[in-house]
Amino acid sequence: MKIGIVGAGAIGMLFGAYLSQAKHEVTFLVRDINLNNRLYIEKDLNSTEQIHCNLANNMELLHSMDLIIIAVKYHHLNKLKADLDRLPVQIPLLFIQNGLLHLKFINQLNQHHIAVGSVLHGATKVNSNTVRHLGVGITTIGVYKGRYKMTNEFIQSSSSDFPLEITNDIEKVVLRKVVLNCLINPLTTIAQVPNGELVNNESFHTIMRNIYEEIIEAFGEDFVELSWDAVVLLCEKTKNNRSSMLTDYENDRVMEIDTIVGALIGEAKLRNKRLPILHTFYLLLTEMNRVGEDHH
Ligand SMILES: NC(=O)C1=CN([C@@H]2O[C@H](COP(=O)(O)OP(=O)(O)OC[C@H]3O[C@@H](n4cnc5c(N)ncnc54)[C@H](OP(=O)(O)O)[C@@H]3O)[C@@H](O)[C@H]2O)C=CC1
Ligand SMILES: CC(C)(CO)C(=O)C(=O)O
Repeated sequence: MKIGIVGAGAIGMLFGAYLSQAKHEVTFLVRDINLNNRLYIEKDLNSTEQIHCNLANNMELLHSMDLIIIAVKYHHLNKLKADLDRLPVQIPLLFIQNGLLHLKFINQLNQHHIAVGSVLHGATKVNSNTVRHLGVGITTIGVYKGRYKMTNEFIQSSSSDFPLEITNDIEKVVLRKVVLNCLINPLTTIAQVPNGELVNNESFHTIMRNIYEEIIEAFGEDFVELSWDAVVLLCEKTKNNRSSMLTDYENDRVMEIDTIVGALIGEAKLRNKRLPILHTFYLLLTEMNRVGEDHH
């Protein structure tokens, strides 16, 4: 397949690397065309593999793609809107953001077929050419709009390091992931620790458990469908990763606070519930959210 990826960040490059290894032709839409089109993925300290890909700096060059994956942060989406509106409406799109607010953005698009993915990998971009894969996790994909089914050709790209699965209820999976991100991202950012510390350090473990309990109390166990064991497992599997929110904070970039933390607090409010600990974190993070170069 010819696959376009908008955004050569941590997750965009990770997807590009594995899809290219699965023999797809990958083209990244990037803002800086002077980037080198040799990209590297570090799977562990001893193995670095080169990704074969093309680079484009104009969405029109993606008009012949079989699928376009949107791998930018939530707050980058508005700037892409005009370009997305000009895309042929039959090209399927796959959005892989954390959080909830991108679903509202997707509802405004004219595209006939839109899928949404929830990503449990941990990945960090080390420099403009290199992504480090710091935790293997599953990517769950479901149709959000239209009838597009991910083709076998795409699903067959699944491998042990890049597992893919399909769901019939992507909204539930996205909600479960936003809860995971509310447990991991704010605390790792405020404490400035990698994900594994949330289970290794007793104080962080207790704080995370308290937030977990207030979320379960507000939404009910059945609605969230997330066991404590699954939370611990994600922290362990991505133990060396610095969460995407912490990475943004450390690089003076805008953090995805509203689409992750604000959105879950909003969902609780709709049920007349409060999330006091998470709300405190929300306020702290908002104060920390220094305006970075890409405050869109
Ligand atoms: N990192 C992780 O471990 C995980 C992240 N996620 C989610 O995946 C999504 C992507 O995160 P992540 O990869 O970490 O983010 P990054 O910040 O690493 O990457 C975002 C990329 O998008 C690029 N970009 C922004 N706007 C445009 C544009 N108009 N045209 C082309 N490129 C653009 C940026 O380019 P530039 O370099 O020019 O600024 C940047 O390289 C987020 O929603 C995140 O929450 C989900 C699971 C795990
Ligand atoms: C899966 C996890 C928690 C990996 O760090 C993530 O989604 C993120 O960092 O945003």
